[in-house]
Amino acid sequence: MWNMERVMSASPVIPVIVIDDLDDAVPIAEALLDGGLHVLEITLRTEFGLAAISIINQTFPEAIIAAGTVTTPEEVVNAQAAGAEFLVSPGCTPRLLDAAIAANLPLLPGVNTPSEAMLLRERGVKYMKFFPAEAAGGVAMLKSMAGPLPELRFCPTGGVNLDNAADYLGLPNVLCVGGSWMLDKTAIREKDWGAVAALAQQAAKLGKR
Ligand SMILES: O=C(O)C(=O)C[C@H](O)[C@H](O)COP(=O)(O)O
Repeated sequence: MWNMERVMSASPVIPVIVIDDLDDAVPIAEALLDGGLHVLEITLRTEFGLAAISIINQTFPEAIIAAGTVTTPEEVVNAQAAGAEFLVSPGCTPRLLDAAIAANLPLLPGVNTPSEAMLLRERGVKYMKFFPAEAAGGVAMLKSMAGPLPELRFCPTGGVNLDNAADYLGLPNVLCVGGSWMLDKTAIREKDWGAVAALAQQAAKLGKR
């Protein structure tokens, strides 16, 4: 079992994967792993999410797989059954947190205000997704949160890309960032897995400063 600190420290970048064609699941995961990204978030945004988690989990046991866009207790149960090792959510509710605790699965819940972060801290949560990072104030907002809430650690996601990722990774309260920029839509449509691997490699070179 991975705890959240280990998961978030395992890779500077967590690719956020949306599977539109189940046949793409294995080659996309392979390209990301080849590029050096081994923590993979597979969203439940499409009907193929759970099946993709299952097939990637079976094909690449070395990958650390998160289910993303987990918003309901039912999805917690389904993601665990599919083989997800941790969960990522754009926000959080008491029921969702209770379900993750009951399943004994680490959850990275989304927040973007001090009050949301404080409510989760009251429940013992220290690691959070900062979402949607750019729209919610970006680097400046996280810097402001570090003053009153210095013990919290974030994975900013939403609008993060190769140009701004290093700024986030330079913050003391950021352990990693999440993003979809390495999953170039044209490359995926053209099944240009080498291009995805190259983008992943570029992302994997980003590190904590
Ligand atoms: O699906 C979810 O659970 C989300 O919370 C949204 C994703 O994290 C972002 O869509 C990734 O952001 P981009 O890198 O801007 O594409």
